[in-house]
Amino acid sequence: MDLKTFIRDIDDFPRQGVVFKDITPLLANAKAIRYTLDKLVEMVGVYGVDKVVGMESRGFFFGPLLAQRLNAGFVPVRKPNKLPSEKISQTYDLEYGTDTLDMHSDAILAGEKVLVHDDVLATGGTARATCNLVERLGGEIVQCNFLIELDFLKGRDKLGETPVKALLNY
Ligand SMILES: O=P(O)(O)OC[C@H]1O[C@H](OP(=O)(O)OP(=O)(O)O)[C@H](O)[C@@H]1O
Ligand SMILES: Nc1ncnc2[nH]cnc12
Repeated sequence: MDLKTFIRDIDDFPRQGVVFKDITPLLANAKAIRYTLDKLVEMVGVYGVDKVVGMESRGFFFGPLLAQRLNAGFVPVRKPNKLPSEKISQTYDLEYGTDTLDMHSDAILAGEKVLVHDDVLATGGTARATCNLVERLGGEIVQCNFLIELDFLKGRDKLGETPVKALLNY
């Protein structure tokens, strides 16, 4: 199955000059969802993952499905002021200004093996901040796993030694 046929380019969204990779056609197709999940699981290739960490909001589409297939728990990383219990926060740079992501303080136990999952790796700011949150709680990141990587933005350069894998490259 050619998954790229289920990904739609939207010019100038959310702002002028950005080509947005829209995965909603993929999400609308049962066979494409199943195929994507099978391929994401295959790509992990690591045993003993304890937690899958997914970033709000598009990391929530496949993150919990992936966790279920890996027999792991799922941990949401959320935008500010959404998590109700004790949390840690990480601020990171955007193209203009900064943003913050939160994770519950008890979401990862020291020594747990963690798979970080999101739909798109672009500049890598979101993934870098998420890895920092996991590492601050003592988690061991076994892989950063994406549906799509935008190669020209060189996001993987921000992730250092961490193994980075993507199903589709543009
Ligand atoms: O590599 P980066 O440059 O950090 O960009 C990647 C992030 O951007 C998108 O999320 P967005 O902030 O648009 O939020 P959404 O998932 O709620 O749409 C995408 O889902 C990633 O989380
Ligand atoms: N071009 C893009 N398409 C979809 N999601 C993104 N997140 C960051 N850049 C993106």
